[in-house]
Amino acid sequence: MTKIALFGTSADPPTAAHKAIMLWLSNRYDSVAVWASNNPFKSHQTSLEHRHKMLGLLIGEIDTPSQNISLHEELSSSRSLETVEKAKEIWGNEVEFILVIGSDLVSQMPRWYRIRELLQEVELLVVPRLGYEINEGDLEVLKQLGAKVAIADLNAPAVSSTAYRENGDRDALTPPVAEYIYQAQLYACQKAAPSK
Ligand SMILES: Nc1ncnc2c1ncn2[C@@H]1O[C@H](COP(=O)(O)OP(=O)(O)OP(=O)(O)O)[C@@H](O)[C@H]1O
Ligand SMILES: O=C(O)c1ccc[n+]([C@@H]2O[C@H](COP(=O)([O-])O)[C@@H](O)[C@H]2O)c1
Repeated sequence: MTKIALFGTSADPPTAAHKAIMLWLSNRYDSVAVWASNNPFKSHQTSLEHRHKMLGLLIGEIDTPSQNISLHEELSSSRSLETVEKAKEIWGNEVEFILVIGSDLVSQMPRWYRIRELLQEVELLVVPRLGYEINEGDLEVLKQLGAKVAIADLNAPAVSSTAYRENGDRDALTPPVAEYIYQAQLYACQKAAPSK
């Protein structure tokens, strides 16, 4: 059966870690669908329109033979269950959806919108994240809610959007995204020209 990886991100801004995750997924799944969305547990600094543009640039940097990563703005929702309903409208029911999350979200996920229904619709793939060890107890809670969980064997760079927003961590960004931020004058505290 066709396997479609679903990877949603706040993308505020999208980072080198998101790029590494997308590349890894593209080598393992038939298609990788990516979108930017709001997260009901966070506030965001930049419009969804800018975040989608930056995500598009990041995807454009990834050179995969299969060219199977695509931006799907229409999947954007703060509720992943609604995203999956939209994905079913696009790809139908005869595909497998793999919902991709970093390990920082494992303990929070039981509080997501209609989580039992969501976990019926997807398989979960957890990407390990430095500083967020995957806790067996947290995984067990998800399994009790119906999750089918796999862990990705991927070491994504230990960067975060927060580290860029709050401390200007340039390692978090790729050059095209840094250039976009500079040109659009986003993230007011980070207005220095990007390093080439
Ligand atoms: N360095 C990373 N390693 C593993 N997973 C990551 C990493 N960065 C982001 N992710 C995962 O990618 C998805 C989107 O991440 P998100 O856009 O929230 O990035 P973030 O850096 O955590 O942002 P913020 O710092 O604003 O919370 C989430 O599932 C998150 O857990
Ligand atoms: O469905 C929910 O209740 C829910 C709660 C929090 C986060 N999500 C989704 O999880 C994805 C990753 O969120 P984030 O903020 O870590 O990038 C993104 O697509 C969010 O919309 C979904």
